[in-house]
Amino acid sequence: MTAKIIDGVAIGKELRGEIKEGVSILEASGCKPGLAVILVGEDPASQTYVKNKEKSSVEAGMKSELIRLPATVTEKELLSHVDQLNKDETIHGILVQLPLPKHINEDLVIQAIDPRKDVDGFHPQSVGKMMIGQETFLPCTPHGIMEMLNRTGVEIAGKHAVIIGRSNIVGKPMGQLLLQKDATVTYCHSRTKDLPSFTKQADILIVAIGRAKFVTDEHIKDGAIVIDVGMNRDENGKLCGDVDFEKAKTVASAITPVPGGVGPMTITMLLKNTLQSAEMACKKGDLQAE
Ligand SMILES: NC(=O)C1=CN([C@@H]2O[C@H](COP(=O)(O)OP(=O)(O)OC[C@H]3O[C@@H](n4cnc5c(N)ncnc54)[C@H](OP(=O)(O)O)[C@@H]3O)[C@@H](O)[C@H]2O)C=CC1
Ligand SMILES: Nc1nc(=O)c2c([nH]1)NC[C@@H]1CN(c3ccc(C(=O)N[C@@H](CCC(=O)O)C(=O)O)cc3)C=[N+]21
Ligand SMILES: [Mg+2]
Repeated sequence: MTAKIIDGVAIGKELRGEIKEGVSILEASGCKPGLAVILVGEDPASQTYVKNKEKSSVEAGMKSELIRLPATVTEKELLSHVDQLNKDETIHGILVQLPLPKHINEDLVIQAIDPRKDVDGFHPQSVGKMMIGQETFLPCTPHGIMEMLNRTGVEIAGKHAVIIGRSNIVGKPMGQLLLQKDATVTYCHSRTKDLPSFTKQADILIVAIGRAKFVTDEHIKDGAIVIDVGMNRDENGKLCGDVDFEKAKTVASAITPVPGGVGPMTITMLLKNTLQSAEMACKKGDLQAE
């Protein structure tokens, strides 16, 4: 078997068309959506993501603000930037690029973001609402993956979804969203014993580990759908996922490539959340004016 390639660039483009339309409608009513990104330090991978985000938000017609802070910034200074953005009416989405330097308490910074501007969906209020199925901003990577599965026509109800990875930003919320669509969900992680015995059962396998080409055909059931979240460099410095694509595509029925799979969808959902935030803020402004 040779797997069908799930094209995150194409699906993302389709969605971005819809987002761009939403932005221009909103702008016509005098409300331009604004996204602010705070980048602490000089990590080269972060620089690329942030550049991609900036480019995409400008392309969608949004205002984009980038705040670069040195790795030596104090927690207090960082919090004061967040506070300023919370108060800034031209900003509807705030993203603090993670991870932060060790001397800064990440939880504290995330909690400082106004939940109405939490377009990453990382604030405890957003996470709590997601868990109980209330409407809220959903974390962009899992949300983007759901959208990809949807637009590829993958049925989720009754399927066994196995997730490798349990981070707060990818693995954990991914399982929750799949559960809400009636999948049977299994989480695997670094303490899982006999990983292939679990992953071999997956109809849908989501891989979010952070190790280059870790998952091979030996982990995958014939005909499974494989979603590769990983962003790594291989031995030649080339961008690659957590899945060994060449091996996996011989057994999977569909697979996402890296680059060109999950990454572009993550950015697309960030724009979608920012548009939604602006729509809510501007509607509220109208009501107050009446
Ligand atoms: N494309 C995109 O949009 C995005 C890509 N990424 C990429 O996805 C990857 C994962 O990111 P993130 O979730 O933040 O990473 P984390 O490092 O926070 O989490 C990694 C998870 O993988 C588990 N793990 C590590 N080693 C193994 C192993 N040998 N076997 C099984 N499980 C293992 C860890 O287990 P334990 O909990 O026990 O430590 C942990 O739960 C990275 O490559 C990152 O760059 C991340 C966000 C967005
Ligand atoms: N607060 C916060 N929110 C995040 O959403 C967040 C974060 N911190 N920290 C880092 C991770 C990683 N992440 C990616 C986003 C886009 C691509 C992406 O666009 N990838 C493209 C191209 C990548 C390239 O060419 O370098 C692709 O896969 O095709 C990748 C990774 C968001 N993250
Ligand atoms: Mg820290």
